[in-house]
Amino acid sequence: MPDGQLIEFDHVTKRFGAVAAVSDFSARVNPGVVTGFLGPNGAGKTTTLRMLVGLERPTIGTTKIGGKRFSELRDPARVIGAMLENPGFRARRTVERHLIAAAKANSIPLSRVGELISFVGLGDDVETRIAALSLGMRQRLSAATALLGDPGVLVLDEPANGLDPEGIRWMRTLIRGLADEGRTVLVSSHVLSEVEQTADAILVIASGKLKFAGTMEDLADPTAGPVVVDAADRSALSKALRGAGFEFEVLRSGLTVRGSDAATIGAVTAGAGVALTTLQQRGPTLEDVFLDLVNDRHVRPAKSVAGAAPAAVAPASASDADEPATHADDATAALFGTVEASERDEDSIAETVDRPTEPEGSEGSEDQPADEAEDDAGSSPADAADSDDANSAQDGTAAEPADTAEDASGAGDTADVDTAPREDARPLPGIAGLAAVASLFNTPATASAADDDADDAEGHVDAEQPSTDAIDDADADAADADSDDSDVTRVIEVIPAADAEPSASDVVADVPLAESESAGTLDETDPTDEFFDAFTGDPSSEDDDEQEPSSDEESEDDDLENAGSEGDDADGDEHDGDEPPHEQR
Ligand SMILES: Nc1ncnc2c1ncn2[C@@H]1O[C@H](COP(=O)(O)OP(=O)(O)OP(=O)(O)O)[C@@H](O)[C@H]1O
Repeated sequence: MPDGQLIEFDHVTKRFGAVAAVSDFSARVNPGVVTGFLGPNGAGKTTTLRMLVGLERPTIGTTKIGGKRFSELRDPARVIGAMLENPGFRARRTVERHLIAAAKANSIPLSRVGELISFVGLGDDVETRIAALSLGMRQRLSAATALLGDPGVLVLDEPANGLDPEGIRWMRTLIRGLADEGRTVLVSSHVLSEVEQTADAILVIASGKLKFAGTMEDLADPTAGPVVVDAADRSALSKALRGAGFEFEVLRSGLTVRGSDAATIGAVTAGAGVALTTLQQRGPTLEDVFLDLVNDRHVRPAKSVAGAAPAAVAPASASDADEPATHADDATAALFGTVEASERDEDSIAETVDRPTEPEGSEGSEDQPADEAEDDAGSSPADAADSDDANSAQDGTAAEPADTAEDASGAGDTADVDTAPREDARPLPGIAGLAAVASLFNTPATASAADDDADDAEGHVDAEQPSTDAIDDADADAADADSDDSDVTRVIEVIPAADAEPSASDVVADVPLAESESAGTLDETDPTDEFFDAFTGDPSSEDDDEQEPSSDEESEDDDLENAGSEGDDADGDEHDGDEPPHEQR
């Protein structure tokens, strides 16, 4: 079981020019609980989370995961996974290829790709281009990517966005399960009711400032609401309350007194000899409390609870902001930027990636086209068992992943999907019995060279593979390659990679979208593309069906490689130099 890690925000401020997106934000988020991160639109939630995962550098202050800054994490994908807004998906890339690229970039066994696809309920969309995915399906893909490294810390930014009710329930179950396993789970939302459903602890942020840190119970203190009191003789009751200095509203249900409690009101009215017909302490609605908090009408001191202890963290030094970005850049590069896959590599992987519905022995057939492999997977018993779910998914109704996985498990051919030796067998994230994805959590946190070799033998890509292979080996089809799909290392959606490499599978996968598909769903102004472009500094790399691929992919690669190390201060951040890149808004 991966260890949950303490998340610490230590007097974090982030300014974008004149805009203080986050101001002196300090909080702790503990493992083993779901911590809701609640705030209205523009409150600073996303910026805070992006700082945590190294996408933004605090102007002042520090963020740490298990006592380390993101930039200090040796293997960040195995420590923290994130679903953030605008995940930087490549619109023309397929579901499977996206996850393959993510796995490759992070030296994660490719067996996890198929497992996670099944786990998140995208088993029928392996070959679907991301452009053709619904928002909810993209959220599921985001979740799969975040879980790829089996991290002990999960950061989820508005994870319910776009999900249908079934998907929301699935997401809630996943979130709860991840926390129950001891992981640290920080979930942002601007919807109070959503946080209310899942969170144990809560941080409320508004205008970039922490407004509350505590438990849900603390937030909705039942004694903090009004007292409703009534009597047959309302006149006498009113007189008694006024005499005691209370103000009240007269409602049909009675007199509503704020700022006191039932015991006090009862004593006052008893002392005045008024016989009450109603004496009721009403708790405030969470909605009321939240609105009061964010509007500074109801300020509770942020206190240390399961998740948050702002007072317990030492003030951060302003000099933190001046720290060279080498650490962050190195870490980002390690996570996203150093894997360079050749065409041959990616082709091979595309064909041999484990699918939970495929017997282990069926993988690795180099002669088997990816499509055939997909067909085979689709005809497996588990898929047959899931045919109803599959149909519903095709109809736009997401299949219940848990059911799917359980069915797959029941089919008897999925629990052994990854029979490669593992050091231990970890349970699935939050949903007991999902044996089909058990191997997801089996990989040691640090892969040895021997492991890497083994991965390669299975069709996995060596993270150190020279990128020039892809260029040198490109055949004539490479001319059709989608330049946008070249970023095989831009894989974990929360942090676009610095490096990129065209691959043959890019070429293979770049068959034109069906008319309806391209016309209906491929959004050339997809914000994820803008996100990508903000990182690369190369707007010409937009996914664009109309756009001819660059004939000079090598130079594009150079651009992509350089992009990750270039400061990007287009937003006017106050710190300078090695600012990690971030999206433009
Ligand atoms: N890259 C940027 N450049 C300039 N301003 C930014 C940038 N990113 C965020 N901001 C600003 O910082 C503030 C906080 O934005 P942020 O996205 O963090 O809020 P949020 O709570 O996540 O909002 P939402 O719920 O709408 O996603 C906003 O005023 C936003 O416009």
